[in-house]
Amino acid sequence: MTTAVGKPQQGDAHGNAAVAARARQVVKAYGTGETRVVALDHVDVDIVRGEFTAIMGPSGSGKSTLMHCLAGLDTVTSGEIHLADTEITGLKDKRLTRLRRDRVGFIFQSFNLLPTLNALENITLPMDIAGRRPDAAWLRRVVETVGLGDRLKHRPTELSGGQQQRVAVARALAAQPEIIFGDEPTGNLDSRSGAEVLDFLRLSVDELGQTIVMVTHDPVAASYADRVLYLADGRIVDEMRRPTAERVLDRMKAFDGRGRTS
Ligand SMILES: Nc1ncnc2c1ncn2[C@@H]1O[C@H](COP(=O)(O)OP(=O)(O)OP(=O)(O)O)[C@@H](O)[C@H]1O
Repeated sequence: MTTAVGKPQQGDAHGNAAVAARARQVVKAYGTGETRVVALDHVDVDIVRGEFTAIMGPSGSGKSTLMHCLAGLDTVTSGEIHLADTEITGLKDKRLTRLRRDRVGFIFQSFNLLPTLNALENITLPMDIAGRRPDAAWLRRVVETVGLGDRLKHRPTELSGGQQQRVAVARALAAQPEIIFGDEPTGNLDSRSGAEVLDFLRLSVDELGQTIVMVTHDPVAASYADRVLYLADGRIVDEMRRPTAERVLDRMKAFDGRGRTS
């Protein structure tokens, strides 16, 4: 398949991997005094451009909080978050909203498609609202990659859960965001539909050069990633490259309930 759409640059002239998002000494605390909860405890992380990163860890370890802070959906208590070269910590609401709209894509557990629009209309909706014209070659490529063929004219209720979530991923991809965040994107799907979506996410990284960060509890879902980050008690305690479901499961078993090695 030929296309005019190239992969984004993987690094600079010195071979350093380009960083899509960066957290430095990020602390996120909720509440005060005795009810204070430290959800993120001095987290440092680089999300590499063109990679698929999974975030894992026990319930309450800070996965969603980290994702929300990296995506500019939540403020930090201290520390810095950068999206490429832009420091987003400290941006005023209006600029942050615009930055999220123009540079970040989201995929949620519940697909959030509009029932009255067909699949293709759902894919282009955010760009229509933003008054942006989708790059035609890119949109064609995304639509080819989503692999829904003649179902693009179907409404969400006429699609399976896996197909609906693929539409939601295509919608996130259409605007060519620098980074896509997914919060348990396969959490509501059976294993076959989940595999469809994960295959598509993997393909969008390999073929379209997309950067993806996904929170998941599922070792099989994590095995589609290039890199798995493990959180425990608000800290990154481990990471794994080229994961397999078996290795991820073994690593999870080696941790006790709070994520520490037993
Ligand atoms: N709005 C909030 N107010 C108070 N505490 C919060 C708030 N949001 C999260 N927390 C706390 O911060 C910690 C981290 O929560 P977070 O949702 O990030 O964990 P998680 O790893 O995503 O959990 P899960 O896997 O259960 O979704 C938890 O102790 C949680 O109770």
